[in-house]
Amino acid sequence: MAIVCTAEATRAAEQRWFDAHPGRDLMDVAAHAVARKAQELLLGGVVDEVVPDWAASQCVLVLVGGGNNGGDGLFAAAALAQRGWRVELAQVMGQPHEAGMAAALDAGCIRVSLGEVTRHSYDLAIDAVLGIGGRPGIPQSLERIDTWLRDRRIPVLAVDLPSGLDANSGEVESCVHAAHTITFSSLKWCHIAHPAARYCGELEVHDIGLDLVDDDGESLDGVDEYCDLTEMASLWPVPGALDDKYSRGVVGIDTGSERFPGAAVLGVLGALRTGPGMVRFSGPSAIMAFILSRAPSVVIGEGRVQAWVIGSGWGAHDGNADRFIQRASEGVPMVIDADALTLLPAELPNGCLLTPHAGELARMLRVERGQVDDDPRGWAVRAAQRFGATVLLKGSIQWVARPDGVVRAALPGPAWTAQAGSGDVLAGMCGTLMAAGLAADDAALCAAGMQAATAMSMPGPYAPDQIAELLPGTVTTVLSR
Ligand SMILES: NC(=O)C1=CN([C@@H]2O[C@H](COP(=O)(O)OP(=O)(O)OC[C@H]3O[C@@H](n4cnc5c(N)ncnc54)[C@H](O)[C@@H]3O)[C@@H](O)[C@H]2O)[C@@H](O)CC1
Repeated sequence: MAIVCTAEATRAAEQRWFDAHPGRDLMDVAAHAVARKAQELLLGGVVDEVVPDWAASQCVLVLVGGGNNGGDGLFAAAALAQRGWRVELAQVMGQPHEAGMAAALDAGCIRVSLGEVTRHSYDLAIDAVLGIGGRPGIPQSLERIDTWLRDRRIPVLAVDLPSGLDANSGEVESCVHAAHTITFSSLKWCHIAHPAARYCGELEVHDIGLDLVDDDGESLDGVDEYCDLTEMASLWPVPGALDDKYSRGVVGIDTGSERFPGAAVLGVLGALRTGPGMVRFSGPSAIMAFILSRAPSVVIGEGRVQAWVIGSGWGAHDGNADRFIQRASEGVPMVIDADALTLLPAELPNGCLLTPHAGELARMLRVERGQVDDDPRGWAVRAAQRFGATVLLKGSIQWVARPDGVVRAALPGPAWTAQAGSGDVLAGMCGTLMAAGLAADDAALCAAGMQAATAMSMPGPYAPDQIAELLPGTVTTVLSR
């Protein structure tokens, strides 16, 4: 279980800590973690209490901002100078944290102007300009230094997050390019959501002792769980020595129409590349030959399945409601996508998964699309409770909400997957995982996360069927981590 937090939740947790520990401070703990990480990077991975003499020949640049992030940087600078490193401080914006600057100067750090920075040479730069209090974007002066550091391949260690990122989203205006980021207590959205995540480099979370729960043990608002690669690997169904195609799971696909045969192909490809025992296609007979030409291992026609995928590419047809009811009557879990989402019968089989995007969810709930866009997590939870099924709300952050109120996020991916057909592939993937026995929420988290991880590994204009072709490679990589 991985945790991701908003800036507001972090501040609330910090306030709770201060209330419980009057007169004590957290900056010292954070700064020492930064200094220790810097030392590890400077000494090539070794963290030893005895710093070698040659460390004195290394120079660290600390870029300082006017808030507490700058304070972290200044106290870290002091700790590094005390241990023998030459440390230069460049104030990028605001007034320096007073006690932090005094400690750094006392320890022998040297102040340099922004103009001087590019005339010197450094082994490591620490970005302590903006943290969770930063508004998106950095001034041109910092952009210039960032470019200079990259040109000279001087690694940057960001404190909490690379300056310029918005802690709560994946959005990027301009920001520092970090090779490493050390953050405190838990990851923030910018560390995992794209494109911001690409600027964070290697991530380390340092526990500074904050509690992310309230007095009743409930998570603070803005603290969420997301399914990371480790959890995906532990959930992903791997066939055992005695498995056969039926025990691995047969996924039934009843999608597509003469008008939209491609949706059926994409669902079939998503299902096949996720590792089912068998994919059975029971959609319109007019498109069966087309399906077979793209996926010869698919079994055509009716028969037993452990999960159905329905709705993608159905289009508007009078027979859709009957088609839905026929599949629902079989009593196996269903992935209900696209055109089937507005035809939900009063009762669904246990363990179903609804896979709307924001527009579809708004139509299902008869609310404005903007309301869903403003609070996707909240509306996913409401929809799951209202329809009595798990909801995977597609979008930049993909929320998976269960009818019992539990909600988690899937590993986010780049926006390259925001294209027609991605949802069809995703529905097929979910179907295979549910046919293999995963609960609807775990299936949704694994499928959405694996599709995201695949797009992340090859960011570019890959069509949904190409992403589907790349899935097995991603699964192999994730499982062998
Ligand atoms: N909240 C916590 O739990 C802890 C926070 N700590 C540190 O404190 C940081 C947060 O400190 P602050 O709240 O002081 O926030 P920051 O240090 O991130 O920045 C706030 C200051 O920068 C200015 N500013 C923000 N965006 C700007 C922009 N784009 N251009 C110019 N000026 C801008 C603000 O007006 C404000 O003066 C964390 O990121 C972390 O490094 C740690 O010391 C330990 C614990």
